[in-house]
Amino acid sequence: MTQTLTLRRPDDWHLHLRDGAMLQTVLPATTAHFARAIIMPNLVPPVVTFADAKAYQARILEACPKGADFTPLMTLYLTENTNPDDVAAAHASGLVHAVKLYPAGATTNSASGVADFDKVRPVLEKMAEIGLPLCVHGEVTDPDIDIFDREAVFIDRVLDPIRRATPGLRVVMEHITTSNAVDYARAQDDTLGATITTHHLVINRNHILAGGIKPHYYCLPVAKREEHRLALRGAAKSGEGRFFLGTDSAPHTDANKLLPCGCAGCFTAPNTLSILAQVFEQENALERLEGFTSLHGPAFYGLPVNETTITLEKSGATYPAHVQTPDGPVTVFDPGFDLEWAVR
Ligand SMILES: NC(=O)N[C@@H](CC(=O)O)C(=O)O
Ligand SMILES: [Zn+2]
Ligand SMILES: [Zn+2]
Repeated sequence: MTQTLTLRRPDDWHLHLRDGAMLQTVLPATTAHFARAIIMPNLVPPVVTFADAKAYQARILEACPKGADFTPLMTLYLTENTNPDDVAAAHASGLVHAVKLYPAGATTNSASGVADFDKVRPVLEKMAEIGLPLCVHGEVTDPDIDIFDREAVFIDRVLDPIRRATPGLRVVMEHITTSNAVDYARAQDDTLGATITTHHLVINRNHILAGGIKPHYYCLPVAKREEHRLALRGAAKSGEGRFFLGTDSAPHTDANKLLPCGCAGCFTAPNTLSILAQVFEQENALERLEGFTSLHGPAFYGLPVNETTITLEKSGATYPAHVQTPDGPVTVFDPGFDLEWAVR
């Protein structure tokens, strides 16, 4: 008999949907499996104000496939000019569920991010007061810091000081990639959560660089040494509520990935659940998958868990190598092994 696995319907706590034709193309891969997603605001121009978020939400809902039951959880892109009252109004409306901090220059479309952290102090204080989480891209941008150390240095130099200066601020360390981040998260109270991506559970830096450069494995934060990948697997399968899934599915056209200076991002939405089931099975922790994909995130964000379910069966899974956009193909993340678990 085919083995099956039924989970409460998952949510994705870190997702890039982009806009326009790309949004139309990639959204169905998420709505097929996920009930909700935290929608990253790094469009060009970014989603900064409550009004921007309302307009972007409307475009996402418009692009949803017919019959899809999907709720985009909107976020605001924190800038040095963000108005605390606008943030509070966005939160009170129920439409905006987090504010995203990009250190200026840290990643794709982060030019409008924060350089001077003192300038955003009033916003962070307002967020602590109203209980609105801050999602953090945790890498320093100092050119003197080695790219493989940027997350660990950020924790010491930026994240911990912000949290100490703003008691009660709820923070999500996004897409953690190091044992340093796992250890830091474990040492904190329940105001701190951390998302883990699918791809960082699968690849280490050798996958990007050994035997030829693999642009489709290049993302930020960049994958680290094997010991860090194993620490992330340990965290994801631990059952600890502070760790939950944020795929960071980040589509870019192949034309933009395969350049002398290619974009960062892995497109994992189509096969994430198949990969995760396999990873958790490899770890003898299939019974912990539901916590990671469907329970811990809602608890952190103060939202109810989904009442519907999805079923995976171990019958072999297929997925397209690319999805087609008017601007050319977008390559789907290749985990490097055949996928056994298919979403029914
Ligand atoms: N993760 C990535 O490599 N890229 C993301 C940005 C981000 O999440 O840092 C993107 O928007 O493409
Ligand atoms: Zn990021
Ligand atoms: Zn991201």
